[in-house]
Amino acid sequence: MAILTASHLKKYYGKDESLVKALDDVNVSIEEGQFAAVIGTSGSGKSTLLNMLGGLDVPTSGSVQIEGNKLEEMSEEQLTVFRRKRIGFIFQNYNLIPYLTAYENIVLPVRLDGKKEDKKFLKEIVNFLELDGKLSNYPSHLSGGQQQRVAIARALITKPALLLCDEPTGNLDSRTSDKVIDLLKMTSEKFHQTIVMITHNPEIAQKADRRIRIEDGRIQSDETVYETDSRVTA
Ligand SMILES: Nc1ncnc2c1ncn2[C@@H]1O[C@H](COP(=O)(O)OP(=O)(O)OP(=O)(O)O)[C@@H](O)[C@H]1O
Repeated sequence: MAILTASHLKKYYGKDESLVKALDDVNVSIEEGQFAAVIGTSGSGKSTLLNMLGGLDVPTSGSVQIEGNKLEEMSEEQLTVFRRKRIGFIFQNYNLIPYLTAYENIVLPVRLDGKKEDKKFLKEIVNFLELDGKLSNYPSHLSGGQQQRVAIARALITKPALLLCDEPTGNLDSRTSDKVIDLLKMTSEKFHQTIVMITHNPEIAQKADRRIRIEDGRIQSDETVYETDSRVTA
């Protein structure tokens, strides 16, 4: 079942001779549980697409539907709440709040909703992401890989349906990148999340179930890797 559908998505910047068609009629559906990589050259429209899919920016025209909800029909306030509850964002620069500890950063989205975190779930995520013993550290006292794992924990704490990641390992060395991606893949499998991830890194794209290539604001190729079905049918 598709968890996310974008139909005839366009995003144009400027006009006349300075018109940039950052997205030019993109149609894409992402299946529940899929790990989709978005690849393409610099300036091809990857971040624009991710921002539209996550309701961080408004398309010039077209529609984005997540779990049956049309983003363009939501008010700004409804969209903010929807994003916080159903979508986890992970960015290249981690976007952690420097004056909050790792723990406070992780639980922030739950607290913003006026709720208390599920302690058992928090423990499970922290343990899984190997952040035990780091929770009282401020971001400046964590390594890049640890900061990104805090950002992943923050994205997971609300149990979102969808994780949108923009170059999540762009600032990490290759060994740490590998580990972060493997953890992200494992956590999303464990907690049944769908991932859409922008990456420049061909090795990371290889780990995805699907590779969507964007060029000049259009989907140029879209390749899904199906696992071999080893069941014996009678
Ligand atoms: N706010 C904006 N105003 C005008 N043009 C913009 C704006 N944001 C993006 N663009 C243009 O839209 C196009 C797509 O940009 P986008 O950031 O989506 O590319 P990208 O594939 O993510 O690139 P990169 O890999 O370098 O991050 C580019 O030509 C860019 O210059």
